[in-house]
Amino acid sequence: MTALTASPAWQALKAHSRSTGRHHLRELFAREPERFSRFSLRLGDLLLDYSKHRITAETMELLLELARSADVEGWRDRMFTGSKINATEKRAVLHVALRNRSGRPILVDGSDVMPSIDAVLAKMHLFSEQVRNGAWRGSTGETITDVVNIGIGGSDLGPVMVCEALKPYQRPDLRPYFVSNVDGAHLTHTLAGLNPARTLFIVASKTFTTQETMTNAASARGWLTEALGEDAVAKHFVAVSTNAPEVARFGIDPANMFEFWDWVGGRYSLWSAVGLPIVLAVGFERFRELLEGAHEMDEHFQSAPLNQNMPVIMGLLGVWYRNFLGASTLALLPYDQHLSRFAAYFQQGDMESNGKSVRRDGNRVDYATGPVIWGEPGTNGQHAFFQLLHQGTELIPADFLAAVESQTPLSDHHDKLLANFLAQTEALAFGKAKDEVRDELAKEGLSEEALRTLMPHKVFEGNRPTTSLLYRKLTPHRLGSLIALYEHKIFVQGIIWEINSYDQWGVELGKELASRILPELQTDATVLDHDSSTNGLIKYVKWLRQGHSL
Ligand SMILES: O=P(O)(O)OC[C@H]1O[C@](O)(CO)[C@@H](O)[C@@H]1O
Repeated sequence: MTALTASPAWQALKAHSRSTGRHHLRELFAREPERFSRFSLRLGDLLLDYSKHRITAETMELLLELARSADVEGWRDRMFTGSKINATEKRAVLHVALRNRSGRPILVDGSDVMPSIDAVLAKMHLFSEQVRNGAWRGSTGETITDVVNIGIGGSDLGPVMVCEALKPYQRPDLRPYFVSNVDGAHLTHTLAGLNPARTLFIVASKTFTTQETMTNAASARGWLTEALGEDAVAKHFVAVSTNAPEVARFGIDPANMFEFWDWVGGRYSLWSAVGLPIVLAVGFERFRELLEGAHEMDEHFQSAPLNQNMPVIMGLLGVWYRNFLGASTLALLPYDQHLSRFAAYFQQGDMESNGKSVRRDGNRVDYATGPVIWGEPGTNGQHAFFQLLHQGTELIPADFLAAVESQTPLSDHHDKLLANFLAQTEALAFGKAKDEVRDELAKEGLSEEALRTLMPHKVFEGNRPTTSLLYRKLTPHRLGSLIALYEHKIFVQGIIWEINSYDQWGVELGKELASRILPELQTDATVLDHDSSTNGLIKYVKWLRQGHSL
């Protein structure tokens, strides 16, 4: 046993899970009519309702004890003050500095990082104004109408998700596009309708060495220079990176580089210059509001007592299901078409952060860590995978998110959307008991035999836990606070699991092997130095390429 699983807090939760964890939500609500007020929190117009979880006051007390014994508050303070909590990479973890609106300095290695953050923000502001008001011209003197961000993972998913979320704030005459996949189809289809003279490329890569991004960037450069010549690059390419020498080697003027720093993790970087496509799409003021919303959540996370702290509560609920009730996934279900990429974004945010099996001390965990994150917007999910949520054999906790006011009102669409949101969380929690089903079927006049056969299929066990996040409107401010909420939830869980949420060594092996296999694919020589499956697959690729037919 590790010290964590042997700890009194862990053991107490284990014992508790055998009793309370098995109680039905119907029973819990019947026993405690005031559950909603007891188990909900507010921050401005953001409401977090966690009453539809398999918890009691005692469960929460035990979970809070686990957080205290893991020293979540101490680690949180170390993160906010620039300690190198990413020990395997010897780096501070300071995405919170990027949205620090408090005026307080934040020190890394004794120097305040705020002046450089403010300088890059000022540069982004100026540049975005120039592009948006037409002062920045392409090489032929035309204004920019299309911005193509080339990046992948953290250098793509955040801006994609936020640009989609803030679509109502975008201007129709400056359109953002995103190319991430090294599959040539992505770049080809994106560029198909674009005019090189009016297109601006942002090459976003923390390292500026990522194969997919550099390949797409080189092809995009070829597309541009073929149409406009080499000199056009200066007016049509900018870079976002921590790696100035590589940016210069690619041929982008360092004056057109927007810097960020190694203490910004890729999947936490949308607040940095990686957010440039967002700034271009919605304007700097909206981006500032996004930062302010995140800062509001940062302040809440730092100052609210643990039992009223949204990220702490959400993190603990995740630990409860993952480690004590056996859930292995978490569904993120925004009832908001604008949040259609929210689950995809936090797939990286959560799974790259907490998909670890080695503890900070180098020993293996003897407990489960990060869950599989997945999801789609409602109501679409209802007509796809909700059957399994309602009646499948897996326990799948789910987060429901919705705005009370639509950004794009259309007759009674939004009421219908909200009605579905409310209905689903109610149905998942309380289900439909045998007696109810029997009464309904009896009213239909079914024979006793037919009734017996059909009844089990129509019963909804319920007891499926959900969190509801409701807010007035999906403004940039509210979006910022929601993203920060999930970031800090991931942090809390990483601390409890004693893992480093800020490295990602697990992605390296595949990259190494891909660069070894690439030249093997590009020669005719027979490849024999892999396992028989990989050798066989490589051979088959070559065989089909040589024009053999089946
Ligand atoms: O911004 P970069 O350096 O191109 O990296 C892109 C992504 O690749 C990863 O390193 C994973 O392969 C992510 O952590 C990162 O967000």
